[in-house]
Amino acid sequence: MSAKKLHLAAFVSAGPVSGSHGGWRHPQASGDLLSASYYQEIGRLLEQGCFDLLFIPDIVAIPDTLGHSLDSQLRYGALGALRLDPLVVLSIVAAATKHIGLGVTISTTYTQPFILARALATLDHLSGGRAAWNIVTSFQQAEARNFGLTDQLSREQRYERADEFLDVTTKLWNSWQDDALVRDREAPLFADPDRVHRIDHSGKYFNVQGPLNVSRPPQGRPVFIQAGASDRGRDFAARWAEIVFVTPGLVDVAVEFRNDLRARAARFGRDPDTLKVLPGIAPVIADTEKQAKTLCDELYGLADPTAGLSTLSYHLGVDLSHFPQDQVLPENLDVPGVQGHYREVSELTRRSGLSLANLGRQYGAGRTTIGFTGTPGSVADRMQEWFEAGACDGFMLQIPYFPGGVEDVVHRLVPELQRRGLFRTEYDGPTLRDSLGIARPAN
Ligand SMILES: Cc1cc2nc3c(=O)[nH]c(=O)nc-3n(C[C@H](O)[C@H](O)[C@H](O)COP(=O)(O)O)c2cc1C
Repeated sequence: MSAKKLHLAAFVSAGPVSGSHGGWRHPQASGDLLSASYYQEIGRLLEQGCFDLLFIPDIVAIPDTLGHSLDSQLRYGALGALRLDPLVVLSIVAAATKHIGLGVTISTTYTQPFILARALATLDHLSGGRAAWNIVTSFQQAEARNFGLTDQLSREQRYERADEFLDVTTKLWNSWQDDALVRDREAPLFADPDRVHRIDHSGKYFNVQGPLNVSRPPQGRPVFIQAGASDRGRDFAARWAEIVFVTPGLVDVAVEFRNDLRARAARFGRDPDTLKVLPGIAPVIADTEKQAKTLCDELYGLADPTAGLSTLSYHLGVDLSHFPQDQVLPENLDVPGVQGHYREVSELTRRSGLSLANLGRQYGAGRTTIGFTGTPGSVADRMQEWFEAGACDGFMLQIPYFPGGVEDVVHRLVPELQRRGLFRTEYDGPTLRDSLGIARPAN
């Protein structure tokens, strides 16, 4: 029995693909992803399984990196083919749930601090302290072109802007003292003007007077999520993030990443335990190893190689249609996109010698982290192994199809983790910070 418990997040795309590009074509993928009840049902199920967080990724363009065309994303229902606005989706999930954390992705590059601070303070209030923000800086040319730019900001500029963005939003969330909203009918005193302050921020990217027009949220501010992989990105995560997503592929790579991040957090004067590292895994679960393998093969067959290659192209920011499809992914590519994903597929290529076309299928099928296919017992064994090796504080589960895949996780895998004392059997308190065991920041 382990005293420390795992944290579990579910990666739920508000679009066709979460864990596998074949998922939306699977017979057990029922429900209409354009309906409110679809997301509410997923939220309720995950809450039955005591999940810490339902997380929705986001991008603000349909990717066109592969062959400078939208065709591969749209035709095959790839990762970026359709994305509902995650803030709207999570608001309707909030109304149908009571405990689960609500993780929304919003880019610091394409919005303004005031708009974001207000929206997330609203979500935190209305959900009773369950809002989390996945802070992304965006890495696609197509996104820049939707916001009046011909080219993206450089990575350095994106992170510099993000640092200032976080500084401004934090000031806005602190612009109301905790006791500023009095609501005394007799006095009358709705809000105490002496306890609400302008921020008068003047910086390189933003000038914001403040205060925010929403009182301080229940969690003080939303929980910060980040997935920086570059050196600059890791420093950003170590400074700000409370949850870090990563896709390391192998356990020893995950251990190294977590140790590095914890050391960086300590250098920023933080207690490393306030930073929870959650590697992404794509569990495929069935009653027997053979059935799980069959299910995996089915998903593999449903994932079109072009769809996976299209998504890999946009993740790397490299048009992979220029390379021979029957040969391996070239080494030492200059990758303007997600370096972590490049490391992940480079490892896989070295390990298995897959041709680019097969890598596309594998990437699309969501099977780059191996060992999480099997019975609830064998998948739990592997999760326990990673956890006890110091590779993670929990996992982000990329479930292959909805809602059937969530049912497998909630009704089979979670009870197995609970039986081993590795996962909670009830929520620790009303807010996401309670679930994570992270204190509410002082004002
Ligand atoms: C699991 C995971 C989920 C991510 N989700 C998003 C997302 O929803 N939207 C987005 O723009 N970027 C997303 N990213 C990309 C990261 O935010 C980040 O930009 C990327 O890892 C590159 O980091 P770097 O600039 O430090 O190399 C995700 C990355 C990972 C590993």
